Amino acid sequence: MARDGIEVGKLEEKELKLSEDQVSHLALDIGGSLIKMVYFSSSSSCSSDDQKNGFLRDGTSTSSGNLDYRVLSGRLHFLKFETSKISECIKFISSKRLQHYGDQSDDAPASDKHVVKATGGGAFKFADLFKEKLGIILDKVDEMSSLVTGANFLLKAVHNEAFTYMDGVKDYVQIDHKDLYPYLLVNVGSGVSMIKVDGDNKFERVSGTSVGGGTFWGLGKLLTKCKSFDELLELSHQGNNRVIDMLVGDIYGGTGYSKIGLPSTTIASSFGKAISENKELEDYRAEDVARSLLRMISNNIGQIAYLNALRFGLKRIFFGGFFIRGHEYTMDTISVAVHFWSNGEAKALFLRHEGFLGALGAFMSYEKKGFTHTAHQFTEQHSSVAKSPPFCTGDGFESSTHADVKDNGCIEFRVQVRN
Ligand SMILES: Nc1ncnc2c1ncn2[C@@H]1O[C@H](COP(=O)(O)OP(=O)(O)OP(=O)(O)O)[C@@H](O)[C@H]1O
Ligand SMILES: CC(C)(CO)[C@@H](O)C(=O)NCCC(=O)O
Repeated sequence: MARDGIEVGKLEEKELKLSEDQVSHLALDIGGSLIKMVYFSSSSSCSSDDQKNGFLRDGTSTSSGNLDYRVLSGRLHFLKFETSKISECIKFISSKRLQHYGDQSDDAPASDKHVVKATGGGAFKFADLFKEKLGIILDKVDEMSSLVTGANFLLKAVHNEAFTYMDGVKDYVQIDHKDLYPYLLVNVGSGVSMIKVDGDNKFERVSGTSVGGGTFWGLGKLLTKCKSFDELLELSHQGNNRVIDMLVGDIYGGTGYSKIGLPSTTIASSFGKAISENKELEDYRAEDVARSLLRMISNNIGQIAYLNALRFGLKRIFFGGFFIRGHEYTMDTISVAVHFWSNGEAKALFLRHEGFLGALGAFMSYEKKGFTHTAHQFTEQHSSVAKSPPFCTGDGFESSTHADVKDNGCIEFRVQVRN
């Protein structure tokens, strides 16, 4: 399945046509590499049926007989576009009339309907462009805060959101809401941010590294001539990193350095073999280069993440950002790095909606009558989440084995909205 952002846009089209008039609350995360878009479409807005069905059973107001809440059944839609092709994103928004879907609360002033929550550096960089082309005013939401809000929402509200991946085995992890904090959130976008999360809106960005997804894609493009990120990722599947990486065994004459715990197969120096071999770049297979590069960057991120977890005594490290792409080798390399350096004490966890944390966080920041409250209700009462929480194979979620996987990139749920 194509993973390109525009393809996802196309996949979503059908969905959008069906519910065009009920779309609301568009939010954007405009990053260095990708633009992420989230919007809500309500398939129905009801109270009595759902009340009968027990969906409001936990609502304090409703249980006292005073119907302060109504239930919105709907979907969160996820799309992404390459930032370098921002005009395609603008075209998409325009063709679907999404620019009218800022704050859709009944009591929001008309002017707010064109105010769209946006996070990421592009919310600053492209503010004028969005105003000029779409008449949208981007209401900037802090990037780190959005990442944390998005991650907390997913971890509390969405069943089977987090999983471990090691040695080809994927295990979903049930998160105990009362035992979620503290954790380290590592967002691997173009660059990498490492955030210690202590609660809702309680966080500190404790570290970061410029060696991230942009490095993999940028260097990979130069070294392999690949035309797309997916091509580079695909290529790495077929490669063998040992052709280019210098292993401990290469240095120690075939044996390991057991005294300090280094087997002969451990990479001593990424790309190190290129020093001694009298070869040009063209003499190496592009797939081997792609493999070494992916391994080098993933391993480095895993190691730095662990060191930061160690600094603060954190046992759980959640990795998000679109560099991950649910890609097995990437996740495996990160997991092995965390496992190795922590002697098995710390765990790398991945998120099914990995790249959408910031966009979800921006979405949650619609305040009037809205989704902050809704998200709260939703998380507090996630027993009322639609029975088949859902996901999302459309883009990056292919590795899911969930029985209710959908192919349109949506989360289905019911939310309570304050009247
Ligand atoms: N289709 C794609 N095109 C480009 N990069 C992709 C694609 N899919 C995944 N990636 C990877 O995802 C990274 C971007 O991830 P993400 O969208 O989370 O970050 P960002 O918001 O663009 O960056 P930052 O937060 O640093 O501004 C890219 O640098 C690349 O490694
Ligand atoms: C600059 C941001 C926050 C933009 O998303 C990101 O790309 C990042 O965290 N880069 C790493 C910067 C550093 O801490 O070295």
